[in-house]
Amino acid sequence: MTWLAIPQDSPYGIHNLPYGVFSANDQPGRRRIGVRIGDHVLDAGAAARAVGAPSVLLDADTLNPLMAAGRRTWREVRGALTEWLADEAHRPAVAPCLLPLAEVELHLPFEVADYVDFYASEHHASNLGRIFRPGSEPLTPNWKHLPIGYHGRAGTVVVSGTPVVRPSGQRKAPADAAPGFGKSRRLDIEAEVGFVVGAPSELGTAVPMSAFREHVFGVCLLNDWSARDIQAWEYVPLGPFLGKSFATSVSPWIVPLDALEHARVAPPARDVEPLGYLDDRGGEPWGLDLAIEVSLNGHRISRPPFATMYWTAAQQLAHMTVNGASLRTGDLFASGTVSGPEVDTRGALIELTWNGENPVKLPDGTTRTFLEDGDEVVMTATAPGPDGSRIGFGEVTGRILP
Ligand SMILES: O=C(O)/C=C/C(=O)CC(=O)CC(=O)O
Ligand SMILES: [Ca+2]
Ligand SMILES: [Mg+2]
Repeated sequence: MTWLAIPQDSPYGIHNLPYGVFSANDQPGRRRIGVRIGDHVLDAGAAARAVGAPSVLLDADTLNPLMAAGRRTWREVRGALTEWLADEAHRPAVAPCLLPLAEVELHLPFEVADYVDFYASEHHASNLGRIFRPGSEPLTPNWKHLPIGYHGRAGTVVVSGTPVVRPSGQRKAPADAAPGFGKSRRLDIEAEVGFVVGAPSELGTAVPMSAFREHVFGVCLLNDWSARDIQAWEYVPLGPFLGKSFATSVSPWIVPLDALEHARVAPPARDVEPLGYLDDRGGEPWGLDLAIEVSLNGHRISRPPFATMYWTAAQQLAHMTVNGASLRTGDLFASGTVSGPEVDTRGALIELTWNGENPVKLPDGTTRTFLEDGDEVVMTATAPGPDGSRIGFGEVTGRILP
């Protein structure tokens, strides 16, 4: 319990305490670390100073120094924040460090080092295989042996709310004789979950699944905007490039991994035995029961269930370092599009509309195959917390500009 008056069922209660970076009018332009509690943001550096605690990691303009400090420090800081917000004795010092959420501007909370995107939903991969490669097996022969991924563009990861300019590029439909150039006509979304690396690893040393908690600081929501016409023409043989590098949006709140203990579930049964470094049977399962919702112009179009993902983030971390590639503080790896087995749980329009064949109907009477200029996409998620509570992820939003 916190001394702050917040609704009993708030997904931003004392068990969550996600981290972000904000600025506010009391100190214009100054970016500070904030911790969300209810509909307030705690100025974490100011609170540390007010209670006489060490404040250096919290007095930063990004989360990177705290993320780099490692798990022991993460636990200490989280413990301290919990105490400041729970213990009535701290109230006089800490209460003045709270700002209403409505009065702050939220920024990209960490400096992104490398960005990797995986392809871990069997439903999504099968659907896209059928759409992009009709006549072939939907899943490629490697799919159940390794978590497929690609390196994306870290510098174009943007915070929720940043408008997305419709990209231009080369497009060629199968029936066209030659490619043409122009604005993407098949602009899409991908509902994903992002994992944020805190503690780095050494070059030449693999990070096993058992070290997942030592390296992963927290979790956010991610929208991997995708221009399907650009992608379909460019992707063979090296994979996604300009069709996905123009913008990737993340939610402003990083939920600490420790807040997700009650969300952990066993991943789905695998029908191919994984190689040793990916074999999580008998280990700690890292499936996560996140309920995601995707809305288009205020209307819910999908509810992707993260618990259905075939590959877990721990397997992805192990795979991405098994060749000795090192981790850097600020590395971001995305789960891949989250799609469940039912039509209304698919995480991308290309699947929801089956490549435009079955448009989605909106309450205003219009329909969508892909995104139109002015459209706004909002993704949210919650996960189970302790004692029946919910853990909220905030939202990742973006509006399409021409
Ligand atoms: O099947 C393909 O050729 C490509 C699929 C994707 O769009 C890649 C991707 O971003 C992976 C994902 O989000 O699951
Ligand atoms: Ca993706
Ligand atoms: Mg992208």
